[in-house]
Amino acid sequence: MSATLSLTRLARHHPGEQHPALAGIDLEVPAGACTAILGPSGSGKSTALRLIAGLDAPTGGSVALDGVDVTALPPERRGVGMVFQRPLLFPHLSVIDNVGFAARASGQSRSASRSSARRYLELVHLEDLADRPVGAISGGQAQRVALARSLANAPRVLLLDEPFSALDSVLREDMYELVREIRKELSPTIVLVTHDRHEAAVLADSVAVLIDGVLEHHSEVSSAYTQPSTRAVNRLMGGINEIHGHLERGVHHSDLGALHLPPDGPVPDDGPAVLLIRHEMIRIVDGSPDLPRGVICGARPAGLRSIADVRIGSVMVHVELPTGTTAPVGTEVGLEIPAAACTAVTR
Ligand SMILES: Nc1ncnc2c1ncn2[C@@H]1O[C@H](COP(=O)(O)OP(=O)(O)OP(=O)(O)O)[C@@H](O)[C@H]1O
Repeated sequence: MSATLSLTRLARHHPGEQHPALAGIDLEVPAGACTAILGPSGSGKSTALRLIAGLDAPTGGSVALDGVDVTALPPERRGVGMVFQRPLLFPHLSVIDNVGFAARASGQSRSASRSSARRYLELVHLEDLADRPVGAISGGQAQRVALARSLANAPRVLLLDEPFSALDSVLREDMYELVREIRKELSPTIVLVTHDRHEAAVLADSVAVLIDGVLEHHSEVSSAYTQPSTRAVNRLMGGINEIHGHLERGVHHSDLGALHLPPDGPVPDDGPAVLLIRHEMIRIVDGSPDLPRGVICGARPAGLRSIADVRIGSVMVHVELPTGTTAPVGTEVGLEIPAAACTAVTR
């Protein structure tokens, strides 16, 4: 049974350190939902997971499951499971006995623990390897065993600490599919720590961004792309357009002209503000004198597509071009910039 996870002003300040590893964060993950914690190295992601799991004690704040404070409970009494970057399996046990380990340790017979473990091995599509020693399986399979072992404890919250980062990209996509199946089948509440916005986008319902121990952003995935709270969040979400200017009553003024912010989005106070524009949502067009006009001064490949650099006055706008289109340097073009591609931030 999954639980709603609530972190309230959760903090960890290591003795002797100038800055806290986690500076008092508030975060709620509804029962059955998946939140990805994204952030640069050292931003406090693993610290947050360790505090939720009870592997480390906070210096402030609390962790609650379904409204019940579990901050003082030891890890084994929280109903929280954790999967790490490395599978950390018991090397002397077979695949199925790794998965059934907790049941066996709690006093179940070998056959009872194996029969419940088999269900979880089926869930991760490893039933055929049940009797193999774990030394004779691949890294991807070992990570599936670690996932099955964690699920076999019926966690109310499942914590995934960069569990796929050591796998190659094909295996990683397989694991994403597996996590989607597990969510459909068991609906655990999941907190996934990752460096990878693609991973966050394909697996999670919401994205929480930690920068230097501070939760700078939490929203559903699509708004993390289009309405990041700060420039640092924008960059982590792959945003490449930052236009300095001035905000006046929801309209941003710069060499790009006057651009309206979306009426349903956040609007900072009037004053200096940086306009963030998603490059994938800008269209290069020929006509319309009303649109901002500029000159293409460079282009670079980005997979199937390419990114064109368009200079308008003192401003450079980066635009993702549709597959198969080119942007000859020196061409004068207009830019169609939908309000939904824009947000303004003050830091
Ligand atoms: N035991 C400790 N004593 C002192 N400082 C610590 C300790 N553990 C972590 N830190 C510091 O806390 C900060 C956050 O570390 P944490 O491991 O949570 O970051 P992270 O975002 O998970 O990083 P990465 O992505 O590299 O794993 C870092 O500055 C780290 O050096």
